[in-house]
Amino acid sequence: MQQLAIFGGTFDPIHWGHLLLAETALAQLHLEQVIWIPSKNPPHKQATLFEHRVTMLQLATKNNPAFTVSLIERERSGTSYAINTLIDLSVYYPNTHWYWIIGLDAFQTLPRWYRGSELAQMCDWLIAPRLVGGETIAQSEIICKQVEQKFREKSYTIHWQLLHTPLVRVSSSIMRELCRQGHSIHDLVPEPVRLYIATNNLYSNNSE
Ligand SMILES: Nc1ncnc2c1ncn2[C@@H]1O[C@H](COP(=O)(O)OP(=O)(O)OP(=O)(O)O)[C@@H](O)[C@H]1O
Ligand SMILES: O=C(O)c1ccc[n+]([C@@H]2O[C@H](COP(=O)([O-])O)[C@@H](O)[C@H]2O)c1
Repeated sequence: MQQLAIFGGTFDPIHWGHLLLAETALAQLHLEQVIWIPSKNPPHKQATLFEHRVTMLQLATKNNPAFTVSLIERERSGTSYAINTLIDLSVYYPNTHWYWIIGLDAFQTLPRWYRGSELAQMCDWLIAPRLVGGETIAQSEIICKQVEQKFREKSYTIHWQLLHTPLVRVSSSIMRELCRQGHSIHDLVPEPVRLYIATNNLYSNNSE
């Protein structure tokens, strides 16, 4: 059985933090591939045009043969729910043990996702520590256990482990804000992504 990870996100834009998570997951779990899933219509966020986000993902991941960008959410209309993505992907990748790469902030919201309890059991969760309220990496584990407990109270068992990454204080919102203020994001995103943002005038005060 092959071992694959899904890495879903808005990626608006992709940054080095995302790439570090995916590289760590590949190495830590000895995965065959990480499948990056840009969310087309995220249930909880406004996002830049899907095609821009996809192109930036493709530019950032093209040098790693273990990375695939899947456009599976482009095929579906309406809100992009994660459970539908995993169900659809399972058709293309049968006989697979699935992992899902996720930051601690997003993992905390999993109990509220559409059919979250069902989805939570369909894959193993690879959680990247992230500051959600000033806590340390050690406290990340406690937060994960609290999420696990919420599922246990509803008689659902979930499997998770922390990714061995340091706390990385970058986010797409920081990138967008830096661009809006006219600051450089050099070193915070891969160079082709920085150039794409500049060429297409994304995230500036004048962009749409
Ligand atoms: N620096 C980081 N450390 C840990 N996890 C991260 C980090 N950046 C993103 N993630 C995780 O990657 C996934 C996709 O994130 P997303 O594309 O929304 O980026 P983001 O930086 O969180 O965006 P935004 O700032 O717009 O909310 C989520 O599970 C998120 O928690
Ligand atoms: O399916 C849901 O209800 C749901 C609700 C919130 C987030 N998600 C998924 O969580 C992943 C990370 O989301 P984000 O906002 O951090 O880009 C992405 O794959 C989303 O599809 C999914």
